[in-house]
Amino acid sequence: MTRTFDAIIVGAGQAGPALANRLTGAGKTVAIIERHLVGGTCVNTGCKPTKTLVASAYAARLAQRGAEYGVLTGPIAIDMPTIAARARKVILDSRKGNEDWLASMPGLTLVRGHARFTAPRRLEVNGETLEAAQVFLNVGGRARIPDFPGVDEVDYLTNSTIIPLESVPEHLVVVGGSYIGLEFAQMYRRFGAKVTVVEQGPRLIQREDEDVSVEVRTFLEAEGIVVRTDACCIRLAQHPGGVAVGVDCNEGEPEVVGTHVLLAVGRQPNTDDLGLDKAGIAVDEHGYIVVDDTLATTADGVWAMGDCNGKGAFTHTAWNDYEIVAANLLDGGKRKVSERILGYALYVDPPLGRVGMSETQARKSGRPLLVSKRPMTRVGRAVEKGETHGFMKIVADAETRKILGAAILGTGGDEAIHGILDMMNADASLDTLQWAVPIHPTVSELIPTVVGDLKPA
Ligand SMILES: Cc1cc2nc3c(=O)[nH]c(=O)nc-3n(C[C@H](O)[C@H](O)[C@H](O)COP(=O)(O)OP(=O)(O)OC[C@H]3O[C@@H](n4cnc5c(N)ncnc54)[C@H](O)[C@@H]3O)c2cc1C
Ligand SMILES: NC(=O)c1ccc[n+]([C@@H]2O[C@H](COP(=O)([O-])OP(=O)(O)OC[C@H]3O[C@@H](n4cnc5c(N)ncnc54)[C@H](O)[C@@H]3O)[C@@H](O)[C@H]2O)c1
Repeated sequence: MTRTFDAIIVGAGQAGPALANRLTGAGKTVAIIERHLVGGTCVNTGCKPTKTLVASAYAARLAQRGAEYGVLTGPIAIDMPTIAARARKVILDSRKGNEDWLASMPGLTLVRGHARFTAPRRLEVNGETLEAAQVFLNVGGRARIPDFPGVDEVDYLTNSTIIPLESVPEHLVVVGGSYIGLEFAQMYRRFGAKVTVVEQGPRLIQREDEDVSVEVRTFLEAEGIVVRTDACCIRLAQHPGGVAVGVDCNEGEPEVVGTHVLLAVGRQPNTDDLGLDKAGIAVDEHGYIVVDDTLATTADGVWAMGDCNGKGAFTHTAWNDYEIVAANLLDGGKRKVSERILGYALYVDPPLGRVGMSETQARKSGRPLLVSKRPMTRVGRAVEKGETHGFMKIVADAETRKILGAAILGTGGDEAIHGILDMMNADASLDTLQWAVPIHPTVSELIPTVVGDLKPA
């Protein structure tokens, strides 16, 4: 049997449901196909549960530091089942919200199952054929599991399996020193685990400037996290004490034994079992769906949104992909993904808020630069809160007097960065800030000061 719709969406993650809402609102019949959990990665195994756990870890840290603030508590204990239950509630509430939203859309059919193309714009799900004039792929990604020697012989955790843990590992070894690895490393250290981060590169979060990597490493080590960089030939083996992780670093012990190992070495797009070859849809060498500036794939009438197109790896970039597709197809827009100014945050504590180019990227561009940096020890709000790790840094083009990028690594950095993100989106020059009156005491109030301190560099 074949069912025909105006549009088919594969994946009910971040972009799919929002696009379904717009398409059904325009009177179209739409099938949305989901093989696992509505809400996808962010809701079920990504942003939402991790930031809920990060909040518990922050509470633990504040409690541990209570005496510094003159707040005397009794012995601090971690109630992991309650922590896990908090995250579970956030997941379930959010998933239900998404399911209810889908159920409220007239003309929408939610099909549960794994979709695979059998021909252009024709997909098979559970033995049934669905076809449509327009197909939108929002299939996301999953944890990449490299073929480390021994990986099949040991139990390892990924972002999906670590979230429901109801006990604190004695010693968590985190392989991968970037977003996922560092957020879990710090949170579990705060829950009381011994934590070792093993990173193959010479420094943590290598996409960032070196001063950012160094500062993050400094405050993580200050909390007792052991960081092993330059790890090569990673191998895993069963050990009476848990799992032995061979690191072969240039210095230090050649092996780390942990009770648990988390693999956080990147993501892989869910495009390997989608029958893309049957539909003329090209992928790149990493499996990401090739798209143009409007997110159209190489096949007529097929678009790809979110993590699977390799243009972004965040919830807000997936959402923005939906906005671009909807604006162009339904509102007569001419929006392009290349116009997006990328911002993001890393939720270690204190967080890193980022927008635009790093200083390293700006230097590579060869333009004349202005750079300004201010330590958080000279930001009143940070001093008052007793959270003075980090710095604010702005990089601007000396000729156009426009901001090229910024990093706010410090308390409230994930929020304060939006002042700069908005300036960049407004295409405002440095001088625009001159007469703004920021609120005292905030981290953001120092942005005009940092701009005022910009010097040729
Ligand atoms: C631990 C972790 C923390 C994160 N934290 C943040 C954060 O703080 N901020 C942030 O911006 N981003 C964060 N991210 C990234 C964010 O979760 C993703 O960028 C976002 O979820 C991508 O959305 P998406 O719609 O592209 O894909 P997904 O949310 O992955 O959704 C894809 C959906 O498609 C379904 N699917 C796949 N293949 C098929 C098929 N063949 N048939 C049917 N259905 C299919 C899947 O089951 C899934 O539900 C985090 C990610 C992780 C792993
Ligand atoms: N705060 C956020 O917005 C947030 C949080 C978590 C995840 N995410 C998203 O999830 C994606 C995946 O995050 P991630 O941290 O898994 O991937 P990543 O690609 O950011 O980092 C992977 C890290 O693992 C290291 N690595 C790779 N192979 C290794 C090996 N063999 N041995 C040791 N180290 C190795 C890399 O050098 C790198 O530092 C990110 O791109 C991000 O967009 C976002």
